[in-house]
Amino acid sequence: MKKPQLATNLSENLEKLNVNREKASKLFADVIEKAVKKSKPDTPAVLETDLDNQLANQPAPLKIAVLGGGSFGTAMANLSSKNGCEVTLWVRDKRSVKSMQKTHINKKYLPDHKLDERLQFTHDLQAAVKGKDLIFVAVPSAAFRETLQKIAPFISAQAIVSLTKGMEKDTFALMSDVIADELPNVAFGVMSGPNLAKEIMNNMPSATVIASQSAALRLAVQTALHSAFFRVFASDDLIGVELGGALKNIYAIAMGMAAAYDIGENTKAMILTRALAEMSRFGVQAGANPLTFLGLSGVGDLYATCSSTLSRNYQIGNMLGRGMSLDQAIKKLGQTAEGINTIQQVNEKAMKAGIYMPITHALHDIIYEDKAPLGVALNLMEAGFRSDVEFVMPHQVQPTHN
Ligand SMILES: NC(=O)C1=CN([C@@H]2O[C@H](COP(=O)(O)OP(=O)(O)OC[C@H]3O[C@@H](n4cnc5c(N)ncnc54)[C@H](OP(=O)(O)O)[C@@H]3O)[C@@H](O)[C@H]2O)C=CC1
Ligand SMILES: O=C(CO)COP(=O)(O)O
Repeated sequence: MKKPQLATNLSENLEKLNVNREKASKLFADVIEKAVKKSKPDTPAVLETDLDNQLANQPAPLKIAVLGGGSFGTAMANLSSKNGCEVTLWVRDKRSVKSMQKTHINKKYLPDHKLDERLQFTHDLQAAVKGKDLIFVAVPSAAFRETLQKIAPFISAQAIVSLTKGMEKDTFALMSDVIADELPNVAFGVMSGPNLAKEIMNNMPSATVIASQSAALRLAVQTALHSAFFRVFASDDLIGVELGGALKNIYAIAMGMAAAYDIGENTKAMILTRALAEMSRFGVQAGANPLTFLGLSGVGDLYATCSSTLSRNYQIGNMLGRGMSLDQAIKKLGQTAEGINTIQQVNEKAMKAGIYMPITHALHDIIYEDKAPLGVALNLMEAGFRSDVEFVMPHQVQPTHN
């Protein structure tokens, strides 16, 4: 069928817009970079005046270790090094370390980016963490506990910040629980937000949240990372911020899968919003403040991860939606997709605790019980009457029409 002229023009314009969008964002990033370089040649690009004052009073640059040389650990190490901190990136693979020392490029995870010249690399954990002020841990959740156990003998006054967005397999522990278990006397925090590593490496303006009970730790992380490209907001709701980052991966898989069926914008909006309802419902049961889910680490990260093909969780969902098996999709991805484990953990926990999580249960049925996606989606649509935002109007079971 011939498309009407108006629709053709519109779709052509949209295509052009999409092609130009990436160029435009890069242009925006370049403009900011030039402005920052012009105004402050050798100082960290910090926007907030009070933070500027803090930095001026800082006797020496912060000493930082970043553990984990994947895309996110590398991006954060690079950012803090560009911000004037003394940063060492710990990578487990000796050969990768040698190559990074020589080229300042992380060939495996971020091959298109030259890293800050001042950034140091090591595969020696003790050398990485000893005498540092802050340790950012950016290894996958499956390696988190073993990494902390290895650094425990070298920890004295360092503070630990988890960048990992997952849950420990079988124990349902969040990374903050693992830190409290393994390093009980250490100040800690979690950082989470809409932070696709490749966009950050391209200097596309982004923001995140540092959550900690320690005000000094929150300020240290803001000082280390806050820049003209990257705003760091603060929170003291550790559980809410951490759960936002972990749970949204489930829904990014669901959205990636749904996208394989060419869903419309109404459907995307419904999935996203009902996902947020599930996340906040689960969060409140775990002790989080429901309002935290309206922040960057909640709806912000949910939106970024559910909309971007850069998200590895979205990619896994999309491959599954296109008919690949889970094993094939994991192999093809070759990077971390925390959501695969998180679905299992949250599904089990929600069943045990009686928390209503229909999207998570549906996804679990498709991925782990081999149920047909369309049948499962239809069942979801036929669920009974519920209230929209249950914190506004609590859900009550209504009589259903037969
Ligand atoms: N990428 C992103 O945009 C963001 C990621 N995150 C979170 O950060 C965490 C890490 O993700 P990301 O950097 O993307 O992951 P990647 O898949 O890019 O890299 C994983 C890194 O962890 C290393 N690693 C794997 N297993 C171990 C182990 N047992 N001991 C030590 N190192 C290990 C890998 O080493 P090797 O190459 O040798 O296997 C690799 O350097 C995840 O929880 C993710 O959710 C958070 C925000 C954004
Ligand atoms: O957490 C992320 C963005 O905020 C990255 O998501 P993925 O792990 O799905 O790539």
